[in-house]
Amino acid sequence: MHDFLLQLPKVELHLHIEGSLEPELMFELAKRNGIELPYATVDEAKAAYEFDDLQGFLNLYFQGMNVLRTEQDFYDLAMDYFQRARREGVVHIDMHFDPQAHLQRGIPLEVVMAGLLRAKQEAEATLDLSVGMIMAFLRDRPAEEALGVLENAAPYWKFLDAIGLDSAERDNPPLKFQALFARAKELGLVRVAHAGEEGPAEYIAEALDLLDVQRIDHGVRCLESDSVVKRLRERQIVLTVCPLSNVSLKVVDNLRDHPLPQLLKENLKVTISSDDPAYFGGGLLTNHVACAEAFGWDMEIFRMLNRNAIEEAFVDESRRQELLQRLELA
Ligand code: HPA
Ligand SMILES: [Zn+2]
Repeated sequence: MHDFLLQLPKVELHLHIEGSLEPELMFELAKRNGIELPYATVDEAKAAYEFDDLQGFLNLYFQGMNVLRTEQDFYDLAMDYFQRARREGVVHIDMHFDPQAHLQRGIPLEVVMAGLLRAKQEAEATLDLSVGMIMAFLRDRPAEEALGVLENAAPYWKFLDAIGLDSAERDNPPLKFQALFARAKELGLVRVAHAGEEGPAEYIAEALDLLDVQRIDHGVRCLESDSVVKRLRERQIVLTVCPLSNVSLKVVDNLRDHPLPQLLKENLKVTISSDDPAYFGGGLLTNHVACAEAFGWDMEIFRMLNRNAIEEAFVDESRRQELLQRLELA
């Protein structure tokens, strides 16, 4: 099964590029930029990656990205993940990035965009890897700030596939960002949002009703509401489920208790992603292997999950057809 999963052309719809920062690269960038880290060694950093909940993770996630200062740092961050993912048989990644987390530290949007776009262009030209760009907004920051960032990003609108909504979910309902998402829609941008990870099923309904999203990131708590499940099924809204993330952040106690099999039974449009692979124990292949072990899924299920992801990925139609064909031959 491992060999099948390795060569299967896999598509990742939910990946925070800042969450792909491996401790090894963190140390390298800290040295390059003269920054002191709170860890003495790579092993010490890895040992600190034990989380009680989403907020516990976010604290280390924002701390870790402090080493990202220059255009080259953002390029190196993305290229490091793209190369690793490609070696694991990933053929497309829709990448979230968090401009506010960098602006707050005095890193201009131009620096972030130049580095990430250069890595995307190089990956697409040399790695047989396509990359989508999702500008994500931090839901625990003010809505007015997010609107300002979106307006200031005007030179980059043409490079964006979508906007997203991430960070601390509880008490930051989709409603807070209705104006931001309306503006993104006016600009012709697709919308996606994290919902139903730590927040309740109602946040999923709100994201659909008030933000007009095309995808729900996570969405696992939809099972707490029959009516939300019914809506997701009827519209075949894609869920970007992140199994090892949910275990790390204690959304579930262990993978065997994960609602993934139930989500499939409900005929929802499920996909698998890694979320923050440097913090949650591995990338897309590791998530696939873990699911094979926990749920005993066969090859057809993994083909279906990646067919779902290809159908929803931010790619042009010729790339989509190519990926669908490669999937069926795998
Ligand atoms: O798993 C996540 N959830 C919410 N926000 C995030 N930002 C990075 N990773 C995550
Ligand atoms: Zn996420």
